[in-house]
Amino acid sequence: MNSVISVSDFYFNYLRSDLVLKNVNIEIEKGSFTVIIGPSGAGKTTLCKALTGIVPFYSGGDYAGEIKVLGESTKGKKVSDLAMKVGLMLEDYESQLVSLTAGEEVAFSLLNHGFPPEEAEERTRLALEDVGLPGRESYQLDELSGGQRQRLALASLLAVHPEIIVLDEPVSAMDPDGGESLYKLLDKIHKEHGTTFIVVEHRLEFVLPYMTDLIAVKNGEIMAQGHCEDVVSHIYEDKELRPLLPDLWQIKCNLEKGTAQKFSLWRSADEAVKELQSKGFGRGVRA
Ligand SMILES: Nc1ncnc2c1ncn2[C@@H]1O[C@H](COP(=O)(O)OP(=O)(O)OP(=O)(O)O)[C@@H](O)[C@H]1O
Repeated sequence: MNSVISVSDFYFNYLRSDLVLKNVNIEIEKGSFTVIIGPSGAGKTTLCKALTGIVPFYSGGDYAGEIKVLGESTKGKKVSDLAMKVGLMLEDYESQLVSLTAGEEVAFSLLNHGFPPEEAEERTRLALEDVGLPGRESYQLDELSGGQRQRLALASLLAVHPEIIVLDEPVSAMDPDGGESLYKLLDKIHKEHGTTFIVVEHRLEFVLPYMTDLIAVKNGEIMAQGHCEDVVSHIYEDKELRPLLPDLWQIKCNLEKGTAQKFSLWRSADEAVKELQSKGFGRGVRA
């Protein structure tokens, strides 16, 4: 496998916490759209921070093991240098916005990374276009809606052209339309730029059409990881993780157990209905 991130025997606790990550071994495949799932408090956010060097090198705490990003250990790297390779947007993305205008916001991280002003300006223009905010350079942040500010935070990550982008619950504050449209945008970037995406998401219906890989975390341990096709039935067997799977995939696993037949990993209700009808299930069921 061509991995962009590899985590080996990683353990971590915050300054005043028990072990939050235990014996974590993960490979993130280049170009994958990897979704992290797990119950509340399982360690998903901590894992995202570990993949970007914030944990433990900025947060403090104790750790063992190693994380390599694009072949290099995160140890001894500045978080800002790592951000050139792996961008992170946390759930409280508003706290990552520091400027007065949209243009300044995107340019800020570029100038900080040492890009010359003319290049920063051009990259800012293109990144704002990419996220559907073309020409909004001079807009004050409070002239943008919540969803637009979130796209702006994403533009600041994209402008640096990192190979990997990590997003912690990027649509948690959005209505279903906003969530769907943000994930459509991520899918477009994924396809056009070949960026590797790692996303924590509770509402898997948003990522159902796009996700290629799954990582399931429970009590700080990795319970399953790999291509969706290979891990879904394993995740289904865990009673605590099962409800975190998309409804369609729970139905598929349930049917497979009940009928001893195999079904594809449906990406939409239409696909499910077509396959079920072709196998003689539920006469009269319509898509
Ligand atoms: N800064 C911190 N100091 C001490 N303990 C922390 C800190 N941040 C998180 N924790 C603890 O680490 C554990 C994992 O938290 P984390 O936020 O990574 O889980 P999560 O799976 O993202 O949860 P959620 O789905 O609720 O966001 C929890 O027990 C939490 O209380």
